[in-house]
This record gives sequence, structure tokens and C-alpha cells, in this order.
Amino acid sequence: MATVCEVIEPKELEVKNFSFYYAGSDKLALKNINMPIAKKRVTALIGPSGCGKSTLLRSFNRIHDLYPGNRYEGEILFEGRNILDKKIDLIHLRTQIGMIFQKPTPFPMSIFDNVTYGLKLQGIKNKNELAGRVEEALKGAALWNEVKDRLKEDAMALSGGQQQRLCIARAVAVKPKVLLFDEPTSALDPISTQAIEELVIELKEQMTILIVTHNMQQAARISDYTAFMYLGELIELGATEEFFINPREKLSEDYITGKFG
Ligand SMILES: Nc1ncnc2c1ncn2[C@@H]1O[C@H](COP(=O)(O)OP(=O)(O)OP(=O)(O)O)[C@@H](O)[C@H]1O
Repeated sequence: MATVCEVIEPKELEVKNFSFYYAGSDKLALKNINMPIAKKRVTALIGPSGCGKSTLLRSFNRIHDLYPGNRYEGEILFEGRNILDKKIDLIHLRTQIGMIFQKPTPFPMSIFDNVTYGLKLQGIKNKNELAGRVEEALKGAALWNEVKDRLKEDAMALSGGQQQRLCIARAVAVKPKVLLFDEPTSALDPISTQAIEELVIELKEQMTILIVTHNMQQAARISDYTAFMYLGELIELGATEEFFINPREKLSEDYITGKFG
């Protein structure tokens, strides 16, 4: 049984008895996860390679459904509904629960068109409205000052750190309730990393954030809650300061003190 702390109410998401198998594998990638996610807080998922962090993160916006044969059971509650329900509208779900990947994934089009991409899918066509939303999103992603005079330029010409902030702007533009970050700084230099970390802390005023990170210092710097996973299980969820100073589980302690990696 995992040690799971109380989280500040209200909860944004609640994982209940969630287990996951990849297609063609009879090995459980996630084993009966039970975990609350506090609203408008940052929750970091940490643990050694292959422990299931990304698998869990990707479950929150049903990316696994893009690949046939993946199987899962249990519930993930969001706004009173189980998002694992087959009847859930996945396009709507993915605008409410957005995702930022390890490598920046701008589309091969202009900066402006990258940010308006999701807005146009939502049916917003008015030019003034689009321009206003682009400015708002780029400001929200701390990129506006760097790109405001070159919105028509190709997004691929931006630096890696700028591309990652553009992807955050694209996700933020549709006003999601939750943002999922899968090791968003592992391909970035220290200055870009710091910019993204500061951004995550600012974004939590408006949305709930889950972040997978290999970097324990990063989890300690930016998260309110830390979830430690091992071999597909949640071992401990704790308030971050408490977790790093006084972990309740021996496995957590061994991991954060570097006894295994
Ligand atoms: N597409 C896949 N098909 C089959 N098994 C997979 C697939 N992706 C991941 N796995 C397995 O599921 C388990 C969990 O992997 P996952 O990528 O979620 O771990 P992780 O903690 O995010 O690792 P890392 O830190 O290395 O990214 C591992 O045993 C992995 O080998």
C-alpha cells in the first residue's frame, strides 16, 4: 500500500484503482494506482527510469488510445466524470487537459499560426479575437516580448527554449484546466530550464500542473506535491517539502538519498 498524504482541497483529478497494460504485453505497467491531484498546484512525478511516470501522465489525456491494444482499468475522475469512460469526447478532453512533451513540438508554420491552431479548431475565426488570444497566450508563456515583432516568422527558427515556450503558449491558448509536462526541460540549456520552471510556478495560479521529471532538484524547486513511483506502483505521495525532508517510505528515502537511481 502506498503512503498518500492528504492534499489541499479541492482536488482536480482523482486516480482510483488504475492499472495499465501496453498492447502485446502481459506485464502491468501501472499497478492499482490511487492518487489525488490538488487543483491549481504542481504535482511532480519522480522515480527511476521505467517506473511508469510517463505512462501515468499520458493516461490523463488518453494519449494511449492513439495506439490500439493498450488496456487499462480503474477510474480517473475529472469534474465529476470518469475520463476513462469510452463515451468521453477525446478532442474536448485534450483541450481541457493539455500536454507538453520532452522535445519541443512546434508545427512547421508561423509563430502566430502555431498559437491559433487549437483556437481555430474551437471555431474561433474573428481576426481581432485571434490576435488578442495570441498575445494573451504568448504573454502567459513568457514569450511575447521576444516574438511580438515576428509573429509571421517560421516557428522552427526559434531556439529550443523558445520553441518549448511556444508549445506552452499553444497549449495555454485554449485555456486548459490541467497541463501535463513530460520532462519539459531535459532537452534544454540551464537558462531555458530556469525560464520554464518560473513559468510553471506562474501557470499554477490558473491551472493544475503535473510534471514528470528525472531531476529531483527540479521537483523540489517547483512542485507542491511529489509522487514517487517504483516498478509501476505509487510508493508515496507527499507534500514536497515534507517528502524530501521526511519521507515516510524506506524506498522513497533510499531513492532521494541516492541509494539507487
Ligand atoms: N509503448 C510501449 N510498449 C510496451 N511497453 C512500454 C511502452 N512504453 C513503455 N513501456 C514500459 O512500461 C513501463 C513504464 O514505462 P514509462 O515510460 O512509463 O516509465 P518512465 O518512468 O516514464 O521512464 P523514463 O523515466 O525512462 O521515461 C516500462 O517497463 C516500459 O518498458
